[in-house]
Amino acid sequence: MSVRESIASARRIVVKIGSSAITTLEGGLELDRLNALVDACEARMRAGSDVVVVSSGAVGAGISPLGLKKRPQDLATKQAAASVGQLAMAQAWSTSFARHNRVVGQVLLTADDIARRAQHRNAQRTLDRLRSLRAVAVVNENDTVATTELRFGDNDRLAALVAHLVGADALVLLSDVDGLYDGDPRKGGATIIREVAGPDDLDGVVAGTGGALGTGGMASKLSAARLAADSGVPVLLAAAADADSALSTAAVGTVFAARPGRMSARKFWVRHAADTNGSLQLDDGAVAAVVGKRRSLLAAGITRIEGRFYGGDVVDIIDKDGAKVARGVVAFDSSELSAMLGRSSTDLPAELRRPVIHADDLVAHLR
Ligand SMILES: Nc1ncnc2c1ncn2[C@@H]1O[C@H](COP(=O)(O)OP(=O)(O)O)[C@@H](O)[C@H]1O
Ligand SMILES: N[C@@H](CCC(=O)OP(=O)(O)O)C(=O)O
Repeated sequence: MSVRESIASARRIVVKIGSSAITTLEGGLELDRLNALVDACEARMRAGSDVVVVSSGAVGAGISPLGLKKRPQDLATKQAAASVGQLAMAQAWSTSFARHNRVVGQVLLTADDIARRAQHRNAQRTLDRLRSLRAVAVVNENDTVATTELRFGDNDRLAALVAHLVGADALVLLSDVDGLYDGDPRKGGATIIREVAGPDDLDGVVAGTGGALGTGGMASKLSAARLAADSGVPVLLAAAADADSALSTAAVGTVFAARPGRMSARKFWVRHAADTNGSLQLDDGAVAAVVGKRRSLLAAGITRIEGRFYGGDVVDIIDKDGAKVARGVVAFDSSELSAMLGRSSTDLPAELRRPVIHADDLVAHLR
């Protein structure tokens, strides 16, 4: 099956709508465009798929109601605009889906919710229950509480994380551009790329900044597409104006092929979502065993530990030059581990003779 066929026939899809698709430069919502997007999502649901919407646009939708002249730059005003805009936007999604007798549930998430396993599971349950009750989840970042360092940075990444969270078979990113170009299309002379089979197809591609309404630009879409594809979810990047085709035949835009085999939920969480609480530095032999041969990490290969962590926390694994090479769930507290460094299993008391990080809990970084 081609990548486009797999997206066209996906049972469950996450559709991410960029600010540029539903807000105006003056700072309000484009209701006609939002209605058209809702119609395309509804058609896909009638054809038998589950659809989860990730909608940007809260900041954009709050600009004009607050009497602001342009998109705010400082965090506090952005958050104020988002709190006003989110209300208007959720109302607009709800009113629009009501035309099809469809109920909408608003789900606001922060990076912290995805990073902490309990919140992660809770969000998963809520989204699942909304689906079983035939309601459409409309997700956005919880802009009013997210602080600078807590922000996802952009909703493309949020959408990729949500795609994994809900077990989606495809992610559709709808923007104001009709696909990925090899350079910024606003500068002219750029050529559209129809299919990205793997990282090599991105060599030489220049991903520029976003438009006046958007946040992350093409760079954030590319990293989100890679994140999703790497976890086994194929991605379609297309213009919101082509939503009908994007959500039916997937015959428009750029597709990103998924790496075969879905990464387990635990490994995905370790790699992309969890905060790390410290790091373990390894000698070359241990790096080769852990990253190259996917073996469990033993205390003998650890040369240094940093940070304070507890068994069950996620830590970074760094090589002797300090480069991050992997992440994993550590089995010991940092206080226990400091006495075990460099010691072979036979030197350790019986109760400590287990891997510091089990191979199943270890994820090497992407190249
Ligand atoms: N290589 C590229 N290919 C396609 N679009 C690009 C590229 N580089 C920069 N862009 C710009 O990225 C913009 C989309 O990003 P953004 O404004 O953040 O959208 P959204 O609001 O949908 O998230 C497009 O309008 C486009 O001009
Ligand atoms: N949470 C923000 C979204 C920020 C964002 O990522 O915007 P975009 O680049 O348009 O997807 C909002 O609703 O305004």
